[in-house]
This record gives sequence, structure tokens and C-alpha cells, in this order.
Amino acid sequence: MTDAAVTDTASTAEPAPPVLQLTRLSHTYTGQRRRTTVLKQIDYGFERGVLYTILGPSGSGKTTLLSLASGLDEPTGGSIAFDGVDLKSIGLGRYRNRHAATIFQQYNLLTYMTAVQNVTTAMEITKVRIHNRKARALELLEKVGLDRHHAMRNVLHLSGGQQQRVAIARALACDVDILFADEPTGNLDEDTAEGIIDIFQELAHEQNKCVVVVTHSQQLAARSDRTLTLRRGRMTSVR
Ligand SMILES: Nc1ncnc2c1ncn2[C@@H]1O[C@H](COP(=O)(O)OP(=O)(O)OP(=O)(O)O)[C@@H](O)[C@H]1O
Repeated sequence: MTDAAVTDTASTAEPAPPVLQLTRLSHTYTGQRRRTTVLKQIDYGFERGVLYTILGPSGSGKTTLLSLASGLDEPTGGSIAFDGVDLKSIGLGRYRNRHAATIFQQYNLLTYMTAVQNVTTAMEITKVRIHNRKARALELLEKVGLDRHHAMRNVLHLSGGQQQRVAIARALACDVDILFADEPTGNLDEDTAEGIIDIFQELAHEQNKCVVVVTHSQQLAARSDRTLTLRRGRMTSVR
């Protein structure tokens, strides 16, 4: 059973099977002089249709947890399963392309491309089947608050907050089962941040996606369905 106590504001008649199951998940970084164990035997199941926030002090392992759950890195202990299949069996690359999208803290945009090209390129890589990728990309960019004029600009000519919106639109374009986001509203003004949280809620509640957001934002946490906190390697309840 999980060592994560959970605050649940979503009303679910029957608990859905987890789309992503962490089982005794542990992670240790090994440096030249010392080993740092960041995550300790975490058991937790993330469900479809739920917006999660993960809180925790700086250095508590939130980004580490996200990079393991999103298939960017392999845990040193325990396992992660998507729909009951171990990520290692699926293949981390395949899992990332087909099932999980990540909004990175540093955006990780392709800096030699325009905003719209960043979004269409992600659609090509993840083989999104859609007739007019550019139109869809423009639609998503507009949805996160970036107009056509800015969408056509090289991303290096956009502000930090505008680049963050491109990163969000790119993740939305991939149409995957799970969306991970690391501090997605960190560079946004309050109104834009509220709009992004609306989109996350829509993805979870209307499109039945699993949305997992790492944040320091109480505003975001207050609007999520379940709030988890990481501290000293363990996941526990926040309220
Ligand atoms: N590649 C690495 N090698 C060694 N140690 C690392 C590495 N990445 C992270 N750490 C360490 O692991 C711990 C957890 O880092 P992590 O970035 O996951 O924390 P966080 O909760 O996301 O922090 P923040 O809120 O500041 O972003 C920190 O002590 C950090 O120094």
C-alpha cells in the first residue's frame, strides 16, 4: 500500500486503476565522493482524469521524481509501470513518444525555430495524426495566450513567460495519456497562470488525462484534485 496519504477533492464512485504505478521507487545519485538517496521506496498510483500537484521544499526530489515518471531517467530501485507494463519493457523512448509529455522547468525549446515550428515538430516526432499540423499548433498557441504574431517568431525573441507558453502548447499538442509539468506557471502573471490551470483541469476532467504538476504555487495546488508532498525522500499528504 502507498505511503502517500492523499487529499482528494475529486468525487469518484469507484477508484480507477492507476495509469502509472510507482512501486518501491527509489533513486540514488552517485557522485565521486558521495551517494545521495533522493527518493525512498515510494508506492503510489496515478489515475486518469485527475489533476495532481506535487509540492515539497527545494531539493526534496520533485524534479527527480518527474524525470523518472516521465521516462527521462531510470530509477536505481523499484519500478514504474504504465497501464500495468514496466517502462523498461515498453522502452523509455517509446513511452515518452506515445504516452507521456513533459513541460520542463527550462522549457527545452528548439532555439533555432519559431514557436509554431516547435509545436509542429513535436507533433511530427510523436506522430500525431492530424491533417493540418500548423493550424492545430496555432490554435494551441492561441489557447495558451500566444497570438499569431508571436507564434511566428523565433523562440529566442520571446520573453521567458512566452517561451513557457510555447512549452505548454508543445506538450498539449502531443495528445498523450499523461502530462507532466515542472513549475509550469513559474514565469507567468496571475491571469495567464489561471488560464493554464484551467487547461490542466480541462485535460484531466474532460479529456480523462492524468496531469501531474510539480510546483511551489499554492494557487495551483489549491485548484488540483490531489495534492502530494515530497519530504526526506517520502511522499506524504500536504493537508
Ligand atoms: N544529476 C544529479 N547528480 C547528483 N545529485 C543530483 C542530481 N540531480 C539532482 N541532484 C540532487 O538531488 C536532490 C533533489 O533534486 P531535485 O532537483 O529533484 O529537487 P527539487 O525538489 O526538484 O528541487 P527544486 O524545488 O529546487 O527544483 C538535490 O539534493 C540535488 O542536489
